[in-house]
Amino acid sequence: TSGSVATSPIDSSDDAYSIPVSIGTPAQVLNLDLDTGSSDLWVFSSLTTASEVNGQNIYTPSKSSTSKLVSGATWKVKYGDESTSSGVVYTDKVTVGGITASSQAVEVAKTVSASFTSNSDIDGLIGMGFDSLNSAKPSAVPTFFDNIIGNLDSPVFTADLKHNKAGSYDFGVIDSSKYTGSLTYVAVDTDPGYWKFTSSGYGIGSAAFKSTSVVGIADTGTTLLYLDTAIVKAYYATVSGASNSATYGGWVFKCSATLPNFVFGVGSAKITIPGSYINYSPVTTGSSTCFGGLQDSTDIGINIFGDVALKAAFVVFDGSDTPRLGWASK
Ligand SMILES: O=C(CNCc1ccccc1)Nc1scc(-c2ccccc2)c1C(=O)NCc1ccccc1
Repeated sequence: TSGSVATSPIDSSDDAYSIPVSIGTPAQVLNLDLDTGSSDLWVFSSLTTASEVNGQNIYTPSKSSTSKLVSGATWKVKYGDESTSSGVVYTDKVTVGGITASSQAVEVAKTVSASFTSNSDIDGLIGMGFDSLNSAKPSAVPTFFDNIIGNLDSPVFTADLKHNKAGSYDFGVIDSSKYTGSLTYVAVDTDPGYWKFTSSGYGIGSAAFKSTSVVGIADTGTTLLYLDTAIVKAYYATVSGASNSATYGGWVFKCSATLPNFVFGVGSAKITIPGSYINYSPVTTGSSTCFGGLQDSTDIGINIFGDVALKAAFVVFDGSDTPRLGWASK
């Protein structure tokens, strides 16, 4: 089998991208954040503390004839922004892009932190990282990708994210009409469970490309691009008036600034991120100070090729016995 699901940015800053996911019988459709940087499928639910639900769609297991409680199983996730959620585990039928996992572990939230409550556009996450990152106890549960991979024509899913418009995630097929030129594949290190790869270097604007190994993760769930201090400083040195603001917790500049393109290497291929993608958004609504889409990864401890980078490319997440990432321009 193969399938495709449209994915749309949740707001004009492309803060996150959601997909419709059908859960249960009859289908309950929730808008989930497909997240290659984590491995829990968790949802707002009828079990979520009422005061922590604010406009999200919820999954009600008791209304599904195919739901089953996984006795004794619990889960708890915590992300880098200190956001958290936790709860219990059911299995149920889950369909994405026409592909069904008949007994998918659905992690039902009993509690979520404030940043999830305040984001009414996201009803939960569907993790597409490796199972080692899954938080369920006493034992990890497989991701949706892991459950369907054996039925896919090809053991892959692809990401075609776009700026301010709908893109798509495809499963089991590589649609060559979605990219230009050819795909360049790089090896993935699955420890500790991210889609971790080594970029071959970077270029800033029209300056010479710098060949250097940059280890990072391909993370659809992280909004921005986070790289080493030296690269980030070199980039903003070309933006007059840019500064690394303690107030705003990162690099900021005048919203009227013209930002150079940023190129990153994948093998011998080069992916160009338009400078406009790095003019991420005003620090507060209406401000003339803008927050950069390229930020420093020092405090994170890992480089993250988030949506700012991914939306400049067509990316193949190849889950074969030798996992790898394919990159192409588009
Ligand atoms: O956690 C992820 C992927 N999930 C992102 C996500 C989605 C919805 C809601 C919350 C988070 N990616 C990774 S790998 C490593 C980190 C990290 C980031 C900062 C400090 C320590 C670890 C993150 C992560 O938390 N990404 C989201 C994020 C939030 C704030 C700042 C940067 C990145």
